Amino acid sequence: MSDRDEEGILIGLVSVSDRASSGVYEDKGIPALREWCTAAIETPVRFAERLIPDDRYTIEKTLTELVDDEKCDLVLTTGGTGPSRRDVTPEATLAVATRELPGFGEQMRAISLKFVPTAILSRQVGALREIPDHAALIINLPGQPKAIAETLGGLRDEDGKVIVPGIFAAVPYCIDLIGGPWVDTRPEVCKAFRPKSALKAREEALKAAAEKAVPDVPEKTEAPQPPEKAPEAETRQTPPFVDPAPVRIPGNRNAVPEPPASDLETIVIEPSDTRLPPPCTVVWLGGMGVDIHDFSDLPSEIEQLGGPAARYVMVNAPEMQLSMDPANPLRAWYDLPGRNLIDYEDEEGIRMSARRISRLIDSITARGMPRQRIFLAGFSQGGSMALFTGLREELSIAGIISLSGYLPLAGRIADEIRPGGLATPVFMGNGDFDEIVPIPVAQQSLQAISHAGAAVSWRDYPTEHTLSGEALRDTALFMRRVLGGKH
Ligand SMILES: Nc1ncnc2c1ncn2[C@@H]1O[C@H](COP(=O)(O)OP(=O)(O)OP(=O)(O)O)[C@@H](O)[C@H]1O
Ligand SMILES: Nc1nc2c(c(=O)[nH]1)N[C@H]1C(S)=C(S)[C@@H](COP(=O)(O)O)O[C@H]1N2
Repeated sequence: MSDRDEEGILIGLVSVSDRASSGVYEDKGIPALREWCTAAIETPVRFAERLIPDDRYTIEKTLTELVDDEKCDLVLTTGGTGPSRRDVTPEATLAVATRELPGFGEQMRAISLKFVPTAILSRQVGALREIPDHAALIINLPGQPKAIAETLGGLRDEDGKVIVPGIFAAVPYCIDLIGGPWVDTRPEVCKAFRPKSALKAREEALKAAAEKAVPDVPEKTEAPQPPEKAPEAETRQTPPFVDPAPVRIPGNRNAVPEPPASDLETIVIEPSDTRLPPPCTVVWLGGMGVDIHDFSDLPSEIEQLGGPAARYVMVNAPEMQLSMDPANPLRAWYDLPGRNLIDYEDEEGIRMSARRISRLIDSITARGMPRQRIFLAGFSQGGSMALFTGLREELSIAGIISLSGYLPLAGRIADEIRPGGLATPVFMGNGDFDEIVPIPVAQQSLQAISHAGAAVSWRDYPTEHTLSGEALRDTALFMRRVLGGKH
């Protein structure tokens, strides 16, 4: 038995209810979750509990904290899965998830339909959140306190025979597979199912551990012992995010000059392990007035936060004269001639920069990286150019990422979006207190992009105009999600 097995499973219990969290009524969600789990789980179990309102940002933050900081193995939410406007638990769950497990939602609706016809109104999901050193299963349950036992435990007839198995029957094996502790259940409450091979491997692991713990009484004269056997592989499988190669070469992050490929100034930062070709390339566009050399730590930060081991082509904006201070040329993708970002826009400058960036993507493709594995990303004006350029590409790329950016010439996108833009997933992350790209401007961009038909996901953070750790973490997860969790 490993230390993790001895500590037992850590379960996050989250009750999402406007009224219970504001004291209008007493919360029955967490007590019902705790009671059911305590009755059902035989192995050690610990809980981390949160009562929060139906607010998407709070739900996402709570889920990431429970998984990333508290290291919960399983998070059960209750409430906020229905069709009311305030019901956003599934959206928040998917926003922080790396992969969905659709079977959980399907089975819960099937079970609930045996109890109430309104079961189909619940949009509940099951999903994994995987970070480099940990993973958790997150499951949404409906808000009705009685629905908790119904969906987790299923339906039995009068003799106690299971008619429809509850979803918890599949949870212990799922926890095994994502690297969590071994969980045994009490069959009278919920009979967990594991394939025979998993049970056998567990039995052998326990036997080996017991033999190691109680060694045979040593003989006085002993033949030389064979070298001690490495502990049996436990039934718990590989941890999440297996890197393409088993050993990493640290510190191999020297910026090397990009061979001339376009007229833009670039530096290339290779992933820390250079033995395998990188699975994708991120074209990272610098912002206004910054030198991309100052951001050379960014790729490793994103990789450490769970991003793929990508090659980064960091691109400096060209130097230009700006209306605001013509005497001092500055790095910028376009001029800002108006009183604010959008009342008067430098259309010519924006379009010229987009052409240069598009040519750079072509040159990367020409050197062997498929477009489906190229991300176009950037911060501030760089993010804005990523949106403007990526949405106008004829052929799709892996994804577009704009942090603290907005869409220039937003009114034109519906007419100018190209098939590639329509097929490319977009992520926008903006600060609520950003004074340079105010949140209403970013939200108008979001609306314009989504009305134009592109698939855009959005997050806002309680920050100013800055590259926050949370935004980088979401960037890492977006890339993983888009690549399909393969890297
Ligand atoms: N945490 C809770 N504690 C007690 N009862 C709850 C809780 N959550 C929901 N309920 C009950 O289940 C019903 C349906 O749940 P639902 O999640 O749709 O709540 P709601 O109408 O969105 O309101 P709220 O989010 O304020 O709980 C509620 O009207 C309430 O009677
Ligand atoms: N087992 C079970 N599932 C259920 C219910 C229930 O009472 N029991 N209520 C349904 C109803 S009425 C709604 S609106 C949805 C969404 O509930 P939520 O918004 O409280 O999450 O869950 C459905 N699923």
